[in-house]
Amino acid sequence: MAIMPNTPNAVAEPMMIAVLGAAGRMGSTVCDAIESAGDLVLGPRLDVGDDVATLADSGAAVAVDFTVPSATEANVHALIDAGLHAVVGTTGWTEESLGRVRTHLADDGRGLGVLIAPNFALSAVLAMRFAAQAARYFESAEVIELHHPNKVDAPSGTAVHTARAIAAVRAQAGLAAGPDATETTLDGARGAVVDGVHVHAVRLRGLVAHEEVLFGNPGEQLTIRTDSFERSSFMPGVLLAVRAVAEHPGLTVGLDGYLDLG
Ligand SMILES: NC(=O)C1=CN([C@@H]2O[C@H](COP(=O)(O)OP(=O)(O)OC[C@H]3O[C@@H](n4cnc5c(N)ncnc54)[C@H](OP(=O)(O)O)[C@@H]3O)[C@@H](O)[C@H]2O)C=CC1
Ligand SMILES: O=C(O)C1=N[C@H](C(=O)O)C[C@H](O)C1
Repeated sequence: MAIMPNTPNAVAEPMMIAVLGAAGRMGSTVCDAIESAGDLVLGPRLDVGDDVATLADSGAAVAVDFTVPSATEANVHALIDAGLHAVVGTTGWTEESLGRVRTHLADDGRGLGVLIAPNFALSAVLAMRFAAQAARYFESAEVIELHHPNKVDAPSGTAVHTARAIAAVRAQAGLAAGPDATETTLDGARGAVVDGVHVHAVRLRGLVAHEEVLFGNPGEQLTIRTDSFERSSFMPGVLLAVRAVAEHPGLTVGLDGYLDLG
């Protein structure tokens, strides 16, 4: 029996997904995850030197970008021009570069969706949410991120996102800067300062992706920790985003924007 489209027996076409940075650690894991998903089909795999504009006629509806901070913004603009929704895990985004993507999507007017998420692991998404919830209640807050030594950026995108969220909550609550009597210091000893929050980066063989958020008050501390021991931890979030991005026109920052976390 022939199965006609738009009849109760119609079988949905699997959605084709392109991958940018497909030969990388994350890109190759994403390709495997897409190939294992029954409702998705792996489309073009792009890497350095490949032209994103070719995706316009490829049949791909969504592209996933796990490339490098220096390339990801140009990739996203090219994907919008090519008419694809984008799911982006690459780090290095600033308020300015996010603003340019927002403007491009609005000017484009086709209702495309772009998700830029610093971390797709559920434990990390929850850690960021819990850190933001805790931030108003503590005098001190610092972030330590710990990663594999092949990572090219520091501090991690997750740590920057966490610190910015903590800082925003502290500012809203009218909290002063955390207590710190340091007068003399070696360069870098107190870490990077993101919106007033100190962020420390560890690079160590054997690690994958980890973060601790430390909060302190007189006589008490709270530690929130997330550990990704394998890149498979990011895949449920990436696949959820790939399936949902077309339903979220415009720019969304953070996977929590697609989740019902209350
Ligand atoms: N959001 C999340 O949950 C996660 C985010 N990340 C982030 O994802 C990014 C990639 O991480 P990872 O996979 O470990 O890095 P890799 O270096 O393993 O992979 C990056 C890949 O992108 C390629 N590449 C570089 N420039 C371009 C370009 N212009 N167009 C297409 N491909 C390009 C690289 O090629 P070549 O090697 O030849 O330069 C490489 O194959 C990082 O920013 C990382 O922080 C990582 C894990 C989780
Ligand atoms: O490079 C990585 O590995 C990771 N990058 C992201 C980041 O910088 O936050 C996400 C995760 O920490 C792994």
